[in-house]
Amino acid sequence: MLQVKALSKNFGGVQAVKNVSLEVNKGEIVGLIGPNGAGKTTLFNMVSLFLSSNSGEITFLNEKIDGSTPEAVVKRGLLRTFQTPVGFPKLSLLENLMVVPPNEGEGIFETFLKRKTIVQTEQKNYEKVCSLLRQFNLYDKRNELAENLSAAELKLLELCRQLMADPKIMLLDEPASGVNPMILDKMVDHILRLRDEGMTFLVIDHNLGFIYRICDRIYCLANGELIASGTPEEISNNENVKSVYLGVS
Ligand SMILES: Nc1ncnc2c1ncn2[C@@H]1O[C@H](COP(=O)(O)OP(=O)(O)OP(=O)(O)O)[C@@H](O)[C@H]1O
Repeated sequence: MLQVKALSKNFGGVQAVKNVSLEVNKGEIVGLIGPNGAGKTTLFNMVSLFLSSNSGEITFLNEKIDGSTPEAVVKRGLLRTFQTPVGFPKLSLLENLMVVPPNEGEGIFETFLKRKTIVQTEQKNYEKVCSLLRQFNLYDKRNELAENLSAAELKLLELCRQLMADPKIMLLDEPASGVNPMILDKMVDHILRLRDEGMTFLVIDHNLGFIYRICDRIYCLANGELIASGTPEEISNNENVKSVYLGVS
């Protein structure tokens, strides 16, 4: 579904990502781990086209996407979350999810002509919002302002926001950070449930226990380079990973 071939990025003298290749197949949960400064976020930023690469190729659903725009890849179904969830703190959870993408906005004239369709679409969106809030146990807080949510609940709201756009692949940037162990169990359940329903994931996280629980395969970066890839068992026993990531040799 997603192929990254020989991707590189420099920031001045810093080579943040060096010749990295990886792939994510449909229905997989793939982890991306590595110590601070390894290049994980830079790689995510390039794959989601928030950042251009210096060289390499990104293919999504059999089409080259490097050189495209973040909006275009979102439309094709590649969605990402951020380490710090974005959204609208002064809006309720319902409002946060009901926000219509700007490129679907209607002019006054069209609105008048198409009002029946618009009302139907709004109703469909509302039902989808409620269903997502229920799935993620946030329905009781639907009228709360987003700013009153805990860090973990904000992560769940962020997942709901991405799901509103019907993604085909979700890139999750540190979904477990700031999440207490009880909610982490729920996060694991949600991700595994979504995968069972057909979703594909590429996930960055520093919490290796979490990564090992959810991932089918894992890539490990260090100093911008890919140093290992394999199943959770292979990665947890890999000497290179132990020495660079865990500081154990
Ligand atoms: N905009 C930037 N300008 C200059 N250097 C940058 C920029 N973004 C990242 N870097 C550098 O690129 C390298 C990789 O950073 P990156 O944030 O991708 O690592 P990371 O693996 O995501 O780290 P962390 O786990 O701490 O989030 C680091 O040396 C970082 O300082």
